[in-house]
Amino acid sequence: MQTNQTKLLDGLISIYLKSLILIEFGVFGGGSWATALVKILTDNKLLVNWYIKRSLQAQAIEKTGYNPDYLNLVSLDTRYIRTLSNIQQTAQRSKALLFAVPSAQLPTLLDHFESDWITDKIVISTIKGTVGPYYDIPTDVIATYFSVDHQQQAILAGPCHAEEVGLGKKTYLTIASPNAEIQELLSACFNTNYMHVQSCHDIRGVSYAAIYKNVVGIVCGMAKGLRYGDNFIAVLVANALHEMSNMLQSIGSVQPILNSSYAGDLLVTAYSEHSRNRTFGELIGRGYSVEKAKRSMQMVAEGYGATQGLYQTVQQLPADFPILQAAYRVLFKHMPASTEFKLLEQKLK
Ligand SMILES: NC(=O)C1=CN([C@@H]2O[C@H](COP(=O)(O)OP(=O)(O)OC[C@H]3O[C@@H](n4cnc5c(N)ncnc54)[C@H](OP(=O)(O)O)[C@@H]3O)[C@@H](O)[C@H]2O)C=CC1
Ligand SMILES: O=C(CO)COP(=O)(O)O
Repeated sequence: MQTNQTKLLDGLISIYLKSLILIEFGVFGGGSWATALVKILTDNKLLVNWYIKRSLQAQAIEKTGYNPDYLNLVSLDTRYIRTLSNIQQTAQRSKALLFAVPSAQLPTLLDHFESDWITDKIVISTIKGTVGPYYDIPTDVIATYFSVDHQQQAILAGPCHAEEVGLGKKTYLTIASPNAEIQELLSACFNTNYMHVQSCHDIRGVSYAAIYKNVVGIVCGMAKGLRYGDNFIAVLVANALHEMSNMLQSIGSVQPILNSSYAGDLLVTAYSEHSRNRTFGELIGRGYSVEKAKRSMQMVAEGYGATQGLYQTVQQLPADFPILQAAYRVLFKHMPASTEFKLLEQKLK
């Protein structure tokens, strides 16, 4: 005899399976994170319409099953991939639209969309940066462009270096959305033996945490470049967690941050050799100019723009943000990193 609870569970599972069979993803962006996400979806036998702006790159993926320009050792199952160079077709063929471009390029991409291509879709942002002259979070920008509120949206976050995900190394992905149905559906789509998916409602808090952690990655890189040791970097990270907590509280997020969605992503960016933000910061710490450091990076370091965005955002807040302020002065006010770190030393606890 089935209890009401098991009947409900069976019902939910069957809704899941039905939606899984029908859902096609439209992925926008052909970089390292898009490639890793396409791998997850296609490992789960989900169809991906993949918009890649350079046709030669798209053709190479279709032909070889490898992205020649990003994560080029990761094998992709082309039976489930349709590469497209047309944004409209990609959007219209897909139920869920996933944005995986750098934050600076999001407006250019969105300019090519019509609102009615997006009204009945699930919109997912994987972008960990602020957008545009008002330093908005990506989901707010998408909401403004298309009059879709957060109920129709989700973000993907958590400690997820594409290089490791692409190799099938285990991690924990956070799906944040105020919409419980979207949470459940996306959890099923992204869950694999190497990807443990968890969900929460705090789309705004997780967004800000994911953006702020990139600034911390840069500052930890600077510390390394300046030859500070592991002890000092641990002090820096402990203070950064405090700063993150203050920032989230002031934007109304009251979730505990000591889990993978918030602190976990900060820690991996602070310590991982894969982190582009940390690499960028290390170059600055070693004496590179901002321009030279940017030129020497092949992939995006979102924390650079985010430093300016978050710096402006916290101006109105009562708390002090010494780590963010130090990053801002080095990256945007030409303060030598060594001088700024000497000042920062006085402020850390
Ligand atoms: N890499 C990672 O481990 C993770 C990254 N993220 C976030 O994902 C976002 C993307 O990062 P990532 O993939 O690493 O970046 P990459 O630098 O690896 O790649 C960026 C991609 O976006 C493409 N692109 C740029 N402009 C446009 C446009 N207007 N239309 C379509 N495509 C465009 C680029 O094309 P082209 O090559 O032609 O320039 C490139 O394929 C960032 O916000 C990042 O913080 C989140 C979690 C993990
Ligand atoms: O967001 C990321 C890991 O979760 C990627 O960080 P980087 O952009 O610094 O490589």
